[in-house]
Amino acid sequence: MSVLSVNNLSVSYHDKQIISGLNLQVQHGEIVALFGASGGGKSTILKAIAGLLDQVSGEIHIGDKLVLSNNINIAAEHRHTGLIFQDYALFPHLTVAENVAFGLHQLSRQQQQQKVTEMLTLIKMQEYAQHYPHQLSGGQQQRIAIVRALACEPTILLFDEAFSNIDPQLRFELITDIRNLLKAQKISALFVTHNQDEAFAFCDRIAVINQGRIEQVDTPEQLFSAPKTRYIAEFLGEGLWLQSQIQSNTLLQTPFGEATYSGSQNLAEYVGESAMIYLRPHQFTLTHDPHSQLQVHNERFIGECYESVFQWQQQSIKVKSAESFLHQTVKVEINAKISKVFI
Ligand SMILES: Nc1ncnc2c1ncn2[C@@H]1O[C@H](COP(=O)(O)OP(=O)(O)OP(=O)(O)O)[C@@H](O)[C@H]1O
Repeated sequence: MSVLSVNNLSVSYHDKQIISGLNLQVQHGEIVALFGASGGGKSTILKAIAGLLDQVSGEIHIGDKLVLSNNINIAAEHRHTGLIFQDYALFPHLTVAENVAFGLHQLSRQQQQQKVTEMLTLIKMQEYAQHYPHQLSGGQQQRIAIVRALACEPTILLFDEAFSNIDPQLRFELITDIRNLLKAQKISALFVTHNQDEAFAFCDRIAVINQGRIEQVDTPEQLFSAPKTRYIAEFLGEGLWLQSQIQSNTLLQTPFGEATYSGSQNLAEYVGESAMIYLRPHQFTLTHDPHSQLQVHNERFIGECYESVFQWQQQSIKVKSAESFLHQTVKVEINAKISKVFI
């Protein structure tokens, strides 16, 4: 069941169209990212869903409620979304407990207290109830902002770059905790980010936004191994385009030997044709070969491995390996199954 359904959404600023004809679904309990380069329109889509923009058309359902159509435009405060921004947005003059209780005026005082305790227990911060925001770390403040939004029982949480102000060392701990919390409570979320690691760590599916359009919506694994477009392949990390020849439905001939194809496209009808493949540094294997013309001329140790660089046909090729190959001549092989070819 969809908790969020966006159909044919268009958004303009001062009559300049930024988003046109966008469709997106978020299922019950699902966490979806709007991920893409700066200026692509991610925040605009989120704000349109939240009801914060004027020049918007299309249809939006949140839960079973139609909040936007030709003749309906429900105000932001009646859309049952919980918004979480980068800057925590806690009220500085209110305690943690008062912040969490802020949207709960319809409840009795006792019910409010119960709800606050329940929310702070979820994030193991009961002992901070009487603290003020300035007495908390950035990560703690963001946890409070998230349970403050959750306390109002929104149909969906909308996160706008919500983790980018958190110290990187603590960020992934926070992301894991919040993901576990949302999964345990079966809460749906839409998460705007330009950070690939955050999108991959937090989300079930990722919508890649490029210039106001969705290029692909898929699981992180599918996006990474079978990007639909060259833009996505390159956007998800550096690599090398190699021209190869289709030998059979499962075999490609590349400049670095044979490679197995395991994607979903039937290549049988393209045998003999050439296709481009995109390989990332960890998908090559180097071995020392005294007879090879290829020599590693540059190398750096990056912690979990070495990054070795050699020249091939006027291109610098980067390979990640467990051992050092600096100044050695090397044989290069492809160690990965290819899931996507661009014909
Ligand atoms: N209030 C506004 N008035 C006019 N143009 C705007 C406004 N807000 C955003 N834009 C423009 O709309 C486009 C999309 O912006 P948006 O902030 O949605 O992108 P984004 O993908 O979220 O980028 P970022 O990651 O940098 O936040 C950009 O070209 C931006 O300059």
